[in-house]
Amino acid sequence: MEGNLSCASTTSEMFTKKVACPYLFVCRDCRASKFQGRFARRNSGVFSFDLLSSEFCDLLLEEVDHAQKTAREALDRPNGMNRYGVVLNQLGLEPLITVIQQEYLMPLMASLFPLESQECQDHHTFIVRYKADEDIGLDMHEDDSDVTLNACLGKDFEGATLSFCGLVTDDNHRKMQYTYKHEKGRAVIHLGRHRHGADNIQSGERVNFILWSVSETYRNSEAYRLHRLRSSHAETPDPICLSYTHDRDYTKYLPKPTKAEALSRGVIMEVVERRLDMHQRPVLDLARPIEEINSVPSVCLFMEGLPPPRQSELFQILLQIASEVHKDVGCVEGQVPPIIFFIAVQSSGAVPQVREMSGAMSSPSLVILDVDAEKRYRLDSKEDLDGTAIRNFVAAFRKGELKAEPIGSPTAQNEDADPQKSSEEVAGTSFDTPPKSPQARPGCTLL
Ligand SMILES: O=C(O)CCC(=O)C(=O)O
Ligand SMILES: [Fe+2]
Repeated sequence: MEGNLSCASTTSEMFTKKVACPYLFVCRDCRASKFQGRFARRNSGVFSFDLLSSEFCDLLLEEVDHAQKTAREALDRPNGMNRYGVVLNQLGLEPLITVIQQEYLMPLMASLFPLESQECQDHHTFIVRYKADEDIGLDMHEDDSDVTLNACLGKDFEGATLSFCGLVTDDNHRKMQYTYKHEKGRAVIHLGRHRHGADNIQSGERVNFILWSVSETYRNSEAYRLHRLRSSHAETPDPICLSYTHDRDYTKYLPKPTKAEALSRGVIMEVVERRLDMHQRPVLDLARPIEEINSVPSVCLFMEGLPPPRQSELFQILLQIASEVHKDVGCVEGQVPPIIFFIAVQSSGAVPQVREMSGAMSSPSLVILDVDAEKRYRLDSKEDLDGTAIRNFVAAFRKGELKAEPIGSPTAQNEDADPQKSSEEVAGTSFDTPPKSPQARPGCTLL
């Protein structure tokens, strides 16, 4: 790769001795103690500071422009949302970025976000770009990182501010906190689970360097599990904090954007289309559930391994019931109904995990899972599973007549036949054996 960032391949030692790249950082030592007074400490956990020298910004811009001109086809898009920009590892910059992360940012992250940056080793680093006729902004979202560093490289632009709402785990996560104005060389650092979005660019072009840090130690902790639970008791949202990709009630507050508008703000259309599609398809595939399975009571009909004619019969029954229920609850186009229906026909994708959470021990098996309330409702599997049984079970749930179990609670020993077998004659059983003693993990999320 041509370009001037030849120090990308330098070793960490050389780099930190500033032999090859003596002028990259304004912030040469990011330890928070040395930082006092140079931080703008924003509300609730978002900090900004001068990080990159103007020369570094220009060099990196040059490198990225060069790569985009010469190798555009070979470059991946930076993430599921931004369409323009590049993944910097693909330009051979991983060693440089690892040094930035480990030598410069780690001390800072450790003092600002000690839990989320423990032994932080991994990063995903990319460039994002906004300008007219490309991406003009970014829908509200959380990052797939534990800590995010976002530094502006330029160029000249108006607008394109970054708005922060709350942490997804907080009730106020759809309440506006403040708007950050990007400046060349200045970085903002925040938790990945902090809801944020880029406001539309008015003119010019903005290019930013984004480093997502991931800590395996944190991800394996109980704290991480709790941090993945979105608050569902949110206060009335501020419109700017709404996400067309993620909020199923978006159209209650704001008009539905056109497809072009949505795309230009990085909306993940696949997620939205699957949600909108529910009007045509009231029963969804549990192998690829929509993310609302974590927040909306979900009727799950497990029928892995059953002969296809029996699967088809049960599917038709569930389809009929789902259509009736959705009609009854006044399902509004563009919004997810207050109860969702899924079928599992094969043990693939999310099915094994949902089966484990559901405590479903046989096939067929019917469970209503309320992940948000950490509860599940199981149909006594000794009953024959037919239309009447399913309809009565769903009706009883809606009337609040069913007995709940906590998600993850052990299933009764005497309840079912051998969990390795289906309760019906199964030709060519293909589903995985459900675990014999499911882990107690109330409230775990699926996506
Ligand atoms: O444009 C920005 O400043 C933020 C970009 C962002 O949030 C992201 O790419 O995840
Ligand atoms: Fe982001």
